[in-house]
Amino acid sequence: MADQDCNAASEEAYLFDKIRSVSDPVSGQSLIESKRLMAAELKESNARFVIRANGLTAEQRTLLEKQISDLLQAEPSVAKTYFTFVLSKPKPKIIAVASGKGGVGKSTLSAALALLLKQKGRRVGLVDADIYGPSQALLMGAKQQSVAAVGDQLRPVVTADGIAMLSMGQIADPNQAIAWRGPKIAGAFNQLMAADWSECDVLIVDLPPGTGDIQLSMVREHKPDGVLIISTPQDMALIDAKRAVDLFRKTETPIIGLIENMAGYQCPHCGEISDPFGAGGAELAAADMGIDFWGYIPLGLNIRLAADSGHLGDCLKDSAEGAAAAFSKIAERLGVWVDQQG
Ligand SMILES: Nc1ncnc2c1ncn2[C@@H]1O[C@H](COP(=O)(O)OP(=O)(O)OP(=O)(O)O)[C@@H](O)[C@H]1O
Repeated sequence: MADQDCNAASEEAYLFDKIRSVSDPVSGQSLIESKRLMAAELKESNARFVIRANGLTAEQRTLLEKQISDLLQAEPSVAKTYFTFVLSKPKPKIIAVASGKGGVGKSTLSAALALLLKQKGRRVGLVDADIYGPSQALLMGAKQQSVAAVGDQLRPVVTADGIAMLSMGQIADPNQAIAWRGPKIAGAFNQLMAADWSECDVLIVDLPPGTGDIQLSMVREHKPDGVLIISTPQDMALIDAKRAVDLFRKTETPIIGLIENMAGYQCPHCGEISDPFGAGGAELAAADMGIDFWGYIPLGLNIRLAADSGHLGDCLKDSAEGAAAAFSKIAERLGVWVDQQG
């Protein structure tokens, strides 16, 4: 740290210490614990405080100014005290969608949840964190929408369904392989996450399969509020799903639940239901691991066709039965879960 930075840090620590006894009028915690006090500096005997104004009434602001000024009055190094109140941008609830294995329906589930939550009136963002194999631009019918930036910060694209989204599929040339090593991949992911998502209440993050660099960046740097795990019922997929659960448990990331996809297929000719990937495996695995089971999604030809043509939203509106109804039930439950997080 340069000398100048050292001085600024110690001045800030000095000021923080002097006003330690002042409580946040909203939470009752100290201003530092509640992160109400954002910054402080002492220059030429002028103390300046930057305070987060969210949730404060005009009277509470005045009271805070008075409490802090009174405490600093006796300090010989402080002649005047100044305050700046700023409104910090709200942060959406971050829901990661993960699986161990690829091809089990993680991107379809992420897109369906984004669309259904939006249809229920929420402000939804969607990050396609599958940097090597992005599919959300296709799923959301947003392949032609290019991404703009303000300075270094990317601006989410708003799809025809009203979802704010970012995907490498809108940034990289679709005919060129993305052959990056771990740190560069994590950097690209972090840039997607660092876009301005403050207009969203919920941010769905479609993770790539596995337990690699992006999953680690996700849990360490972006701390999702919860993760939904999806698997097909067969052992091969469930073994990898258990690895994903283990990673999220070790990093203390809340696991919302496990979903079984591609559970049962109804023959369009004779109506007979068959189970090409087995049935019930994910429910048993969820019970075994002590996590909530969030339901079955059957195979639906309409889902596959709508997803491939970027019309998943329309297909989900007709949600009386089959896969669309199953997605709808999960989205409903997720809405309740989000509200319970406060
Ligand atoms: N319930 C379902 N019914 C019919 N088709 C489905 C269903 N779920 C997913 N699919 C189809 O299965 C294929 C794989 O799904 P998807 O791309 O969502 O998987 P993924 O886990 O995200 O794969 P990857 O990790 O490789 O990106 C897609 O063609 C999708 O349309």
